[in-house]
Amino acid sequence: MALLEIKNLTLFIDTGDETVKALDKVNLRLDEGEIKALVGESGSGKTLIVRAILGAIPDTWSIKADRITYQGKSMQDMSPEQRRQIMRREIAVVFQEPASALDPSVKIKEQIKESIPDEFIEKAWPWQQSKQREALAISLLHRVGIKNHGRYMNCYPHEIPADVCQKIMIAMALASEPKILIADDSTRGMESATKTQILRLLLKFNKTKKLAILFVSHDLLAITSMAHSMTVLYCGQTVESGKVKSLLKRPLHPYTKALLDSAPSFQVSLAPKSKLVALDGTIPTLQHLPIGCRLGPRCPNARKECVIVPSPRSIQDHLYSCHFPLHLPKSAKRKSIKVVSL
Ligand SMILES: Nc1ncnc2c1ncn2[C@@H]1O[C@H](COP(=O)(O)OP(=O)(O)OP(=O)(O)O)[C@@H](O)[C@H]1O
Repeated sequence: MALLEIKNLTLFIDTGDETVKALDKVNLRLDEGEIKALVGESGSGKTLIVRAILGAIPDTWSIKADRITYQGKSMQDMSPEQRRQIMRREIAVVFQEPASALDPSVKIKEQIKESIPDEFIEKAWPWQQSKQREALAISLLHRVGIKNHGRYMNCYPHEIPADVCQKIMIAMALASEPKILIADDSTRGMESATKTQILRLLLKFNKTKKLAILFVSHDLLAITSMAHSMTVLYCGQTVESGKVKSLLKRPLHPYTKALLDSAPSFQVSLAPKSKLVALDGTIPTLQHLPIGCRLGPRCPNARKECVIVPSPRSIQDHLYSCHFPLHLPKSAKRKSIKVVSL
């Protein structure tokens, strides 16, 4: 059973003038202890998926999905209180901007203490409980590699460097010992040494605590170094999903190939100063979406069939949504390919 599963998630946004389909039948699966990368260029809908999981949907948005489940239980059928409980204890999120996610008017010490669930505190007098919380807060900071806790505990968020704030956010996210950590572009804009440190930290928790991680990013290099599997999103549609190794070796969707070709680190035979390959055009706005496969107007392989949205297909556990996939093994071409229902 998947730990988290999304099947055919469609999200509509009412912009005032019209209703746009920002996510179109998106599929995502996260297994226990798995690190999954959710990649796609800016505006592809990664954060919208995270918001749909969290249930943080404004009134002007609406969602339709065959399934959004956590440990097999439908999150859509849960009461707001049940969903809040899961988000408080089982699924933690670290956002892009740590400084804005922390409360600017409250000292770090108080914010970390607050993030510790009451169940972790033994029954005692309030002052004793406060001491217990403080000890746990310090041990959380140590676990994320902040050894000199005394330097930061009494600070406000704006007095602390961004990378330390990010580690504090991770410490707070881990306080409830969640099963899933969603890192929404949490290393964006960081210099590479800091980024490596944060990624190592997450990897450590994945290995030692079997923490499943949904790592949202457009930094392919960082993500592929640590993720087991990857889901690629283009303009609100999932285009390909599978083990990182097989996607890197044999991308089936033209968009995944273009994404990899546009990153110098994946171009082994790239001559110095040679141009990187990129798709023509830019990602369309939600107000001007093409019908069918949304990559159509930019896709080098597009044909008339692409005006129909391709169904997800699979070769073993490698899923793709494309009428004219690349690199299909001969055996798969000969046999009819099994259309999976995710
Ligand atoms: N509150 C909103 N109202 C209207 N449109 C929105 C809103 N939030 C997001 N969108 C639109 O939904 C689309 C997907 O946005 P989203 O933030 O999920 O992209 P993303 O892949 O996370 O991008 P980035 O990597 O830059 O964070 C974009 O076209 C964006 O303009």
